[in-house]
Amino acid sequence: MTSHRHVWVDASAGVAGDMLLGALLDAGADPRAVQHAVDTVIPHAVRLNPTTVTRAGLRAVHVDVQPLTADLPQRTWPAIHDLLFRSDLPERVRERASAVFARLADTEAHVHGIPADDVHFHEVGALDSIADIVGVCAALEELGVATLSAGEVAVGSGRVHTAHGDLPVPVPAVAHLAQGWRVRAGGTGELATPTGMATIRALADRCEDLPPMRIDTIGIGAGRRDTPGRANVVRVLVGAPTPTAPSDSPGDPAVLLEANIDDLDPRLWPEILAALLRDGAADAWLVPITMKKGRPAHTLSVLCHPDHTQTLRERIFRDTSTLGVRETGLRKHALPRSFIDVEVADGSVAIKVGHRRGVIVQVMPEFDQVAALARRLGRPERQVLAEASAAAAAAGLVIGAPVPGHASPT
Ligand SMILES: O=C([S-])c1cc(C(=O)S)c[n+]([C@@H]2O[C@H](COP(=O)(O)O)[C@@H](O)[C@H]2O)c1
Ligand code: NI
Repeated sequence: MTSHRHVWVDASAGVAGDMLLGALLDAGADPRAVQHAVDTVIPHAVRLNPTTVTRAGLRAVHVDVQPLTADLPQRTWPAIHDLLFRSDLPERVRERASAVFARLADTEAHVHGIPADDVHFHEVGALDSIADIVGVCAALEELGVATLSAGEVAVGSGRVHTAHGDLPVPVPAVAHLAQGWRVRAGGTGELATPTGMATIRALADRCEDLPPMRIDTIGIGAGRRDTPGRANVVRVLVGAPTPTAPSDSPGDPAVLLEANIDDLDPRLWPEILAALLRDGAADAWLVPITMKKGRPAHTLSVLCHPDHTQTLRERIFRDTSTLGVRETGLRKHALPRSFIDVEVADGSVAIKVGHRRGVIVQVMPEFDQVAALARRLGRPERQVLAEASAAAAAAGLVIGAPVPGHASPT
């Protein structure tokens, strides 16, 4: 299936992992495919049971996550990362699920004052949270969703009982995740959970009211509670973005962290770069330099969203030998992009299509998928890459062509 759709999430009555999963199944994601993706990460551990329910008189889908095992281990963030990366999930599902967990780990680390690698997921790391997060990411893939945005989030008010004891609402994790997003109380009780809020913050590009779009399908997901007079549901509107008139966007805020380092064992660099990316860096790289006193050294550069600055700064101080980190505030202009699958020699490869004002300006096969397919077929990567590029061109994915699936701005 082509994958160029946009989802707008209406969290104006709150958001939780199971609500989002219910909404995406209601919007048409195949429950068997979603169950299969979850089984890929935690085999024979849970069964997803979607049922139709009513909430304050509105029909919605609730997903009950039924444990099939009594083994409910607490897992650290690196352990969950390993589970995800050892599994056979499609690349984008793995990346998205990992981004949500990274966001949760970053938040828990901040709230509890510990390093992200030491975060133990208990309430938010039990099997049902892995099922919710992997399930949501698999359902997005099933629906061919390339981009997400979400509106103002109702977080709730009052107090709630948790594994940390009695907490104010929004709970600390949700309050931390909500920085930079539009929120309001919207009612009593815990309306937004850490998993729901982290999913929005990790996967949605921006906070916006309903954008101009052609709506293909709508899904409504329910939590457990049924509050009279206020439907405890999240809605997803799935469709195609409508190009708007060109504007001079100011770009998105970003931070560049840098350090010049001349005394680190070079064998440590690959894992440091990988850990920085796991912790939420948009990119992390090394440039060879010659420092004062003629010493060969490296500049470590880490580009990130401002929300991740603190975690990444901590990581740099902890894992490298630097005595200082420079920080520069930037603005980043990223082209909107879609992923469109093309058939190539006994497999398929996602083509990343960068576009501007509804017109394709960049077409590139996802190289990890090319490499995986080449390995599976025992063929040279350059042949599979050439075939993927040819298949993309044959599918009309060429520079200057309109982006498939974009509604015209009439
Ligand atoms: O598991 C942890 S560490 C946890 C942290 C916090 C903080 O705000 S800190 C809150 N909670 C509560 O757990 C339940 C389940 O949350 P999900 O995101 O898994 O649905 C919820 O009441 C949270 O407020 C857990
Ligand atoms: Ni916590």
